[in-house]
Amino acid sequence: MEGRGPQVPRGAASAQPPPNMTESQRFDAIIIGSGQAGNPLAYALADAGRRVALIESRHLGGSCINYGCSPTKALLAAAHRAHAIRTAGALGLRVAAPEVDMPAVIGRKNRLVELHREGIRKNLTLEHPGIKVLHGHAAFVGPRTLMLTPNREIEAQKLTAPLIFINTGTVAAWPDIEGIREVGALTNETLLDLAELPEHLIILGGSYIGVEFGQMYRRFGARVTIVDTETRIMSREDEDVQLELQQLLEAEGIEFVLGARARRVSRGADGTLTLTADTRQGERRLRGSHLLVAAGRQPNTASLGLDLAGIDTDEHGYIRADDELRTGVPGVYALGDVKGGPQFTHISYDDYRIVRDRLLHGRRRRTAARPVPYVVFTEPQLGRVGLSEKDAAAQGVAYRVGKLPVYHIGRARETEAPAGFLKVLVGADDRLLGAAVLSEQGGEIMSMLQIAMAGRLKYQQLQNMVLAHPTWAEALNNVFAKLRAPQ
Ligand SMILES: Cc1cc2nc3c(=O)[nH]c(=O)nc-3n(C[C@H](O)[C@H](O)[C@H](O)COP(=O)(O)OP(=O)(O)OC[C@H]3O[C@@H](n4cnc5c(N)ncnc54)[C@H](O)[C@@H]3O)c2cc1C
Ligand SMILES: NC(=O)c1ccc[n+]([C@@H]2O[C@H](COP(=O)([O-])OP(=O)(O)OC[C@H]3O[C@@H](n4cnc5c(N)ncnc54)[C@H](O)[C@@H]3O)[C@@H](O)[C@H]2O)c1
Repeated sequence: MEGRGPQVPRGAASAQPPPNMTESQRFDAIIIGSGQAGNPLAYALADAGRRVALIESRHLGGSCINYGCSPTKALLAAAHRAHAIRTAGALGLRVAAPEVDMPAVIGRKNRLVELHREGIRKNLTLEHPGIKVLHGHAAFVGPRTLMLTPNREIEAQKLTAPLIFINTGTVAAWPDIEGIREVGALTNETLLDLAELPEHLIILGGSYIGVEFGQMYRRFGARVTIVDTETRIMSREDEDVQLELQQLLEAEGIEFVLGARARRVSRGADGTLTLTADTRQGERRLRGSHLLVAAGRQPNTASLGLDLAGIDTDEHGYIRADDELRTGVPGVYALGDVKGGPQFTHISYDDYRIVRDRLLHGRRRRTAARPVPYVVFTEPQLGRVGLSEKDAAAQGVAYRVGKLPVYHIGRARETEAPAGFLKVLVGADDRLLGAAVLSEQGGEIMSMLQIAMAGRLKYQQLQNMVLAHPTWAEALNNVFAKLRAPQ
């Protein structure tokens, strides 16, 4: 694989520009998509003296900033605070029930998104004169040539570069359900701008997006029903994690209709939506006011002209790239969600690091060797890293498992946050294989375990480490006392 992509020196352009192209349309590198890999890569290449074009068809910052991580976590913060106020009685406080002002909640979220977008705009344009930001849709017309159709009424133009980086991300996938396109169903993008509180939100899909939005809207005061074709939510997780999270959400009043195949959606004259689904108990008709489609993603590759460049995709349209992110076409790389695999901001960002190190620092690293931590930002959070029990069994890895209910942690009792459990998997060499932390601060606790894994600590070192009292971290002393063979 060595040398599949050119490592182009500063200012050099190996591809011959097509006839009739001016010098200004040639760049050292072109990045398609202002996502979590595209922006930092543009900064790094420009800092190294390269002439870079960054093409974005919508908002700078991509999904995470505009329709994903940041806006959802901003709204979740409001929802979780509303819940904390509602449940403050448990700590001996008498407070009035919170009134959720949806336009104000959405307005705060919008201001945060604007702030992020503006920061990226300034960084790309003012602070990096070597980057030319072009607003429009890019599509390949040859292996290293793109046609840019600008958003404004100016002529399309051809751009060429010896290095092209595809960071075009994904959008919500629409399941094949009769009527779904006609009833005004919402996606993560449109729900984020809804300035009214749904009376009853039906959510198709009980995974990351479904559970985060589900708990958010329940805590804002909507009735919420989550429908999934699988018989358990969060299908990648171990069964104990799935069931505990489902029970916690049910305790807040969220209804689940699982193992359900939705067939049809319609909207009545009074505006009520009806979702008809086949379940094990027979046909169910769910009536609601709003429908959110959170049933997976599809890559933004259909209109990229990949066939004209000879770039391969899999059967779902994701770009095939090797574990150094090279497509089959020399000089063309695919980064972030568009290449398939785990879809997280930190993974896309690490894709940037892999490409940067290879092209600018001559250092090679592969996607296969990296950890894939993630956090589901429900309350309690689910922090995950390394192997689950399911993974260990599938890979034939021997392990012991330790499980500690959160209510055993002093901090949890003091702060009235006793829900969930910590689960750790330990290998034959006494080192951590993975962890699932369903707990208040679950993401932070998981990250401590991830650092211990990276440092190759043995579990006894964590079990006997002096940790400050009373912190959530003290759970790391106690969970390993529970180690046993898996059942
Ligand atoms: C609701 C939601 C919540 C999420 N929450 C989290 C979270 O908490 N933590 C986490 O780690 N991940 C989260 N994710 C996932 C995360 O947003 C993505 O993994 C991350 O944004 C990586 O995206 P990317 O770099 O692949 O590209 P993106 O950020 O998707 O950017 C791609 C860009 O390319 C542009 N583009 C596409 N086609 C073209 C074209 N032909 N020409 C020009 N431009 C084009 C698009 O307009 C877009 O701006 C969430 C996702 C969603 C939907
Ligand atoms: N906190 C986070 O890190 C975070 C938050 C949100 C999203 N994300 C990322 O976004 C990506 C997309 O998330 P997602 O939850 O949309 O997708 P997903 O692929 O994780 O889950 C889709 C769910 O929809 C269900 N489904 C599919 N078709 C259905 C149908 N017709 N009817 C009912 N259910 C159906 C599936 O069984 C599955 O449970 C994830 O891969 C994740 O990495 C991350």
